[in-house]
Amino acid sequence: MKDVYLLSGFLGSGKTTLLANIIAHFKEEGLKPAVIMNELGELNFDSQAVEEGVPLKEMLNGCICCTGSEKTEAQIQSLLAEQEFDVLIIETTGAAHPVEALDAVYSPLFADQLNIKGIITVADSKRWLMRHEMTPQTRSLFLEQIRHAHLLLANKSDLLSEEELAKVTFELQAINPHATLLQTVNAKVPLKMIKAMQATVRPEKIEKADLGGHLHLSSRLIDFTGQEFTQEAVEDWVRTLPETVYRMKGYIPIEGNRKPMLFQYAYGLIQWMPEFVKMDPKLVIIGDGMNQIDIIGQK
Ligand SMILES: Nc1nc2c(ncn2[C@@H]2O[C@H](COP(=O)(O)OP(=O)(O)OP(=O)(O)O)[C@@H](O)[C@H]2O)c(=O)[nH]1
Repeated sequence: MKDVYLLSGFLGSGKTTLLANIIAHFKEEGLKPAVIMNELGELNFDSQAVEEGVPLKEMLNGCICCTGSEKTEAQIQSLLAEQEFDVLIIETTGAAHPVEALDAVYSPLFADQLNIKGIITVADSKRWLMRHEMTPQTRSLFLEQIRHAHLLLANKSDLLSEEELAKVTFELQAINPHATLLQTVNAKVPLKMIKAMQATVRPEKIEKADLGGHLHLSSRLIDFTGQEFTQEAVEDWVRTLPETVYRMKGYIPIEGNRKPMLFQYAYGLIQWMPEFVKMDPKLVIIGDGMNQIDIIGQK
């Protein structure tokens, strides 16, 4: 299993600085990182932050959540096929919505090979204090990036007074009480904290999870091997799910079909497509509190 980290945060908040730090940390540990970078422009200036010898895929002129997850899937697949690496770090553009970015990396195609550790959001503390000057759309994206972080950095803390810093910390933690929050300068984070992240709920973890806790953006991988359903039964099950299930995608074995069908769910809408290749019957579910939902065909 290769660990995957997503870096989120506004333009200029310190994501690239964080990326360079994380790469250095992993290398010190003898681990080989690979990087996927998203840039909105034609040219990626930030790629200079990635040292030579680190496998790098750049997604120019596109953003992980807008160009569609197929592109990201293709990049991850080619990295897996062509490169040796232990950890994958994905830097999203400042304009990426964290849930959509996460969605792009969760693919049933390589769910067995990747362990999604979660989202690190770098928040510019100074800009947080000035958020009232932002447009409502920008401010709402800023909030979403904070809300869905697993590890949250109140960066550029050197630019604030003690009092301002206390205010920022209090406000950020109130928006996302689940994330580990850290005040940082130049996005310096101990590797221990990065490694402690865990966004993917694995079956062995589910049994141990205490009910009521862990209400946080996570994913769950379901294996339907040896099972079969009708489309109606699956849709009935979907209707029982809480609104905190944001996204599902994968391949579900359907009675009368020789190959599992492609199943997509987003914001209340279900889509089925016949699949002509025999895919593994696996489904990825993304949402809050994923260890607490009932799965069709499972007790
Ligand atoms: N004062 C101060 N400056 C910082 C800190 N962290 C990063 N910076 C500076 O802020 C600027 C932006 O940092 P980057 O790491 O490039 O930010 P980014 O989020 O990757 O920016 P984009 O590539 O535009 O998305 C750089 O000039 C950094 O040196 C910090 O903690 N304090």
